Amino acid sequence: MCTLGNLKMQSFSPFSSLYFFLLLTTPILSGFVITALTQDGFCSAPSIFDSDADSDSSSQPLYWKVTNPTLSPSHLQDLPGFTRSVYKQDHALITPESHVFSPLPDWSNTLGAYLITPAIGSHFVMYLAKMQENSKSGLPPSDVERFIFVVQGSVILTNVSGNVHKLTVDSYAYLPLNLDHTVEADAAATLVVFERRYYGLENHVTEQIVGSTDKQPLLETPGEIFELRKLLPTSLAYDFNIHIMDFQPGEFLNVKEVHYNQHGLLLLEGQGIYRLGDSWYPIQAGDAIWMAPFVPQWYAALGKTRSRYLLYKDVNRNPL
Ligand SMILES: NC(=O)N[C@H](N)C(=O)O
Ligand SMILES: [Mn+2]
Repeated sequence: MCTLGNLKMQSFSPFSSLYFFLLLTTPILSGFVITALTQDGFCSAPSIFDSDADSDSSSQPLYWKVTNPTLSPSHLQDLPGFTRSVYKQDHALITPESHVFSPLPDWSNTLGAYLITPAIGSHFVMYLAKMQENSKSGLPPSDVERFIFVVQGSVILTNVSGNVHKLTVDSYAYLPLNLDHTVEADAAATLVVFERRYYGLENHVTEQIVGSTDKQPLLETPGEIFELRKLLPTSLAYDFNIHIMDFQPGEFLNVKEVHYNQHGLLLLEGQGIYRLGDSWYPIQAGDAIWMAPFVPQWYAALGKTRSRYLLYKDVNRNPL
């Protein structure tokens, strides 16, 4: 039996005239009916009017929407063939319903989804690593540097000198090329990983870095209103940086950027509109974006909560 206010409807057949009257006469009322029916627990159609979606966010762990996106396939009733993902010559949007996980080469008990690879035109890879119970990382190929950022769970990082660090959500590590290390998890954990062949400069060397976003200072952003943190040193030794950019709802990039640098982006929190070239995309936490050099790019944060994204950017090298 489904309950609608004081109205109790026994054997609520979809062919009953009351049902048709309510459902077809006013779209608003029909939304209300569907909500009431699904909340009663008897009718099983998933509600697309889920007002709880954001209201209980405060009780959830940090970045939980990356692994539990609002518009998951179940919210879209798993529409056959539906995806927001887009693949174009100078950008790509890769949304969670198109992630394809398979065992990561050299890692144990870990599934990976490569979201950006050189096949798309990038000089770096960006992937999600879903570590399971008793899992362990493999090493990147020789001369490749690695950056890991924890979006769910926790991992233990150990390097060749025996230094051990526990990395929890919002923590990260940079591992210089050819540095022997392991990342281990004894329970489920999700990492976003960036790797690229290091572009060395004479007399400059990088070092292992371990940190957490909330310990990084806010940096000046002249002409912009978003909040910016950089997770790596800005010194010449580092050939890329990872930016954490925060926008309150309604805030947007002032510069309609076009630049030589490449980007790999993961939206950690919030919702908004990303402009890439001549296309405008609604995006939400969990979405990943590839931006080729010179693709026009712009973001406006919408929704009710802060937008935060993590952004790979190659820096400090002459593009020639
Ligand atoms: N798309 C971006 O957010 N780009 C950055 N503002 C950047 O290039 O630093
Ligand atoms: Mn940019």
